[in-house]
Amino acid sequence: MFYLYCKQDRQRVRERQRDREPPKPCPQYLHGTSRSLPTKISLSPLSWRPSLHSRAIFPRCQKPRTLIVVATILKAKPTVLVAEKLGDAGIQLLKAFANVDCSYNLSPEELCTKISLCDALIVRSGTKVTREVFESSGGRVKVVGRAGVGIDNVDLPAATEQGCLLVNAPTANTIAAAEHGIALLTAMARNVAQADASVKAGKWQRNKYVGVSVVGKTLAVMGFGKVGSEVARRAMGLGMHVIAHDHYAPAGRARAIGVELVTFEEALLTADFICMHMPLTPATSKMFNDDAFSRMKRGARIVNVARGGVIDEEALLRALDSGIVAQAALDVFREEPPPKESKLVQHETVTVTPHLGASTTEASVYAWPSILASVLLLHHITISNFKLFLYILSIWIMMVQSELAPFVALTEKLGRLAVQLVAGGSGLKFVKVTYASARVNADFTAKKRGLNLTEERIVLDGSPENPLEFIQVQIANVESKFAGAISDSGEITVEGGVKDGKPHLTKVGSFGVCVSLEGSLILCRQIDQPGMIGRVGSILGEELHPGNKL
Ligand SMILES: O=C(O)[C@H](O)COP(=O)(O)O
Repeated sequence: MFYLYCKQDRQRVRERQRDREPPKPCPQYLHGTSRSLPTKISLSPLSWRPSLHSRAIFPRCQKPRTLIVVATILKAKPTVLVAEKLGDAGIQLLKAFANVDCSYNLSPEELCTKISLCDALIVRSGTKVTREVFESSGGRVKVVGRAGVGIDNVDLPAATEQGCLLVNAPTANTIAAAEHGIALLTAMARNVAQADASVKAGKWQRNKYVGVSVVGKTLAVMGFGKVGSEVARRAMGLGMHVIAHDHYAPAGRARAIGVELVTFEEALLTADFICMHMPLTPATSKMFNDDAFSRMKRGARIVNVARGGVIDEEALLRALDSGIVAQAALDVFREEPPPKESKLVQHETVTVTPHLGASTTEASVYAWPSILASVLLLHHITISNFKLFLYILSIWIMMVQSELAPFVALTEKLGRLAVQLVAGGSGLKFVKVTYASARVNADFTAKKRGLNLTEERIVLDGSPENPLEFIQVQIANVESKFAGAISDSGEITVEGGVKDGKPHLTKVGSFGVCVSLEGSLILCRQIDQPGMIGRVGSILGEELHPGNKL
């Protein structure tokens, strides 16, 4: 049996809105068979928005631009634990598909107990989904739906080990977070929160709360992804000069918005205002530390609506006390909620909010399609003829971004080539992958196979057009059946890049080459003498078409 919501629902949706009926799937679609599914329907990230059906429930959300279809083969209803408060309308919709247990503010122990009875878990950023949680589920929980962007509160390796998918809602909060960033920036510049508290305390201190203007000031956007770009657009509307720092941001997108991509150093040196919009990863953890503050333009102002962990909070306190940083506006903290006696929170020049970046009525609506999708995944969706783009972050991470697609192919081909160069029986123990950017989490699979995998990132300055300049794969402590593949440092080395959107091999051992990695590839070494290439071509031609002399 499947549920199908599509354009034809429009009339029923209107009727239901008018009659205020509770939302429910249209009966005429309840008993279809997979054969009655239309064949020419595609799902794209753009259409992955509130459907016409959900519009009935969320009448104020934007008009869907594209027909949206959700189809699934249904088995028994799964049990879904919703561990943090989300919009009621979405919960009602979820109840059409699942037994829903809304239990908020669970202690870690309570969560571990409940999880063993659930097939899916839905959380925001406040619930720590730890290894213990996954282990307590005994393999039952198959999907964790993160109703938001950040996934740093979920133990991704533990999820992967337990065969559990992690699905987030990467675009749901974009506008909400960007608007909150701008709200904090302007409120900070004009001492809104401090002045408000002062008036409410019966004071009238007009001289004390003289602010600074933002027009003509330089704003450095740290992390130029979806939220960073939206902040940049809005700040430009306020008359600010906007620069951005992000190793992975496509230069073309920045140019199109009118933003200059700069180095970290340049951002620190020149910015009057700095706002954070990067995820918390090992690379960004405490990116703003004593060293970074010491290189900052004196009197800079900082806004953080990303994650508390990107700033070393003790270092920020020192920078505020010494006047290097004039003001800070913080929506996020290393520990949430922060301790009551936190000197940072209580600091006169600091404006704080309790992680409200995504907290708008609209954002909670936009998160639901992804969450519902995560529950539908429990039913092993069978959608032939449908392209399903979901943000599935574990098992094999596939960020569906066309600019990265050739690099995924390149990585696979380089890996295959390197392994084929190993002489039989010499075993594979040490592999090193070098790249200038990384979005693929391969280490878990490598560990399972007993491989010692080292990754090296080479961070490039400037704004490369390519998201990655090159990827290099090295296999150490093995012999090769192709002596030329051994580099000067003694490892089998292959290197490649993407040219004109296609994966290319650029190095084998210490030989520079330029070979497209499409189709089959034969590596052979030859003595440089006339007629060799023709001879090899004839042998191959003879093998392909026996009897036909080329
Ligand atoms: O990562 C996010 O999406 C934001 O930080 C919001 O988190 P929240 O869902 O806990 O509000």
